[in-house]
Amino acid sequence: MPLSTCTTTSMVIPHFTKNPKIGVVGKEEEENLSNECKGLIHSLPKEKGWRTPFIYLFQGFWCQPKEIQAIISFQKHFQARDSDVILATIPKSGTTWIKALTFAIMNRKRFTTSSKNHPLLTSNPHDLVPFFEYKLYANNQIPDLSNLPKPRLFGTHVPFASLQESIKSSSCRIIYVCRNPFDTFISSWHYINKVRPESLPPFPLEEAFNLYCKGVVGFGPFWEHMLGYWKESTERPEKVLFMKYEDMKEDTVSHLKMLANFLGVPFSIEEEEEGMIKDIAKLCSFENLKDLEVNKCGKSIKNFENKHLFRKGAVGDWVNYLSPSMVEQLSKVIEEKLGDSGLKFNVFS
Ligand SMILES: Nc1ncnc2c1ncn2[C@@H]1O[C@H](COP(=O)(O)OS(=O)(=O)O)[C@@H](OP(=O)(O)O)[C@H]1O
Repeated sequence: MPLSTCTTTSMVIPHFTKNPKIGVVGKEEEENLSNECKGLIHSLPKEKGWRTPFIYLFQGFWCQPKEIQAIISFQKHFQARDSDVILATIPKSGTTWIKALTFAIMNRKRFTTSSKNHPLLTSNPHDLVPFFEYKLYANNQIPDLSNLPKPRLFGTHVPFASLQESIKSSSCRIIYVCRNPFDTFISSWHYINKVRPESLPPFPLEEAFNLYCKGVVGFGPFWEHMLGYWKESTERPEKVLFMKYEDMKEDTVSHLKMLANFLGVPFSIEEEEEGMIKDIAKLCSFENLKDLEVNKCGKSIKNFENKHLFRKGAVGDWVNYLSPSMVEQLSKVIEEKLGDSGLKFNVFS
């Protein structure tokens, strides 16, 4: 589709209403929720949401009502297979990228990087590697995943502790991508302001920052999300591969090799000599994906435009937004929560 025909999609504007029992709630928040889920949500601790009126503390992490319903369904119905691959992240830490890279590695025999038919040229990575909570189990669906070809690739933002039990007990593999909290915060803040309903004013940076430092962000606290997968990757390195966005940016080729080895499909010497690893890195690069028509105009997740998934794709952009006192505050949180874990970040480009 030529750029000029790319239509602007309208935002869904929620209706806010006064409910005597629970205060101001967005009607949109409760649409399509089962009575059981509504009851549960009303019993959970809540805080101001970044995009929706409230965000709720469910199984120790913060999320929105629709996500909670989908996650409960995922926990009830999903059955992992040993050959499955699960791509896990907290939002805005490299999800789209790791989905593209893993899809390209796993399907490199079917689709060469030079193929005009490569699915990454016409589909957003979120369509090729579906989320449990936004796609497969969203909107009261219980999908039949039994006929999907092996290996099945799935994505999730759900913390390790809340993954469906068979994911933890089977031999399926998990890849976790972690991004430094400074850039993840800035990326989340920009994104939320792009997708917030037009009826709401922009979300002030300071307000978002204070919530983030308290752990109140989708699927957060961020430190608990990271620690859950970090701990598992140190105890079971054959089960969980822990990768860092900044390191992947610095040396994508080495990380592609690491990924392929972990997935049990190492690159051969011939593939390396042919330049295949570099070609995959290029195909999945921010610069390449961002300019594809599907990523400029499409929508992969209901109500969210793909173009907002591609902003700067850089390390260290936070320096343009955070004041010295904010840097001090977030550094303290990171030190306090992650200091003993051995998990460290490279925060500058
Ligand atoms: N291919 C590729 N390479 C490197 N970086 C990339 C890529 N694709 C997306 N991005 C950047 O990742 C940020 C979006 O994060 P996620 O993909 O995790 O978003 S989401 O959770 O799936 O909504 C967002 O980061 P910021 O630019 O800092 O906002 C994107 O620009």
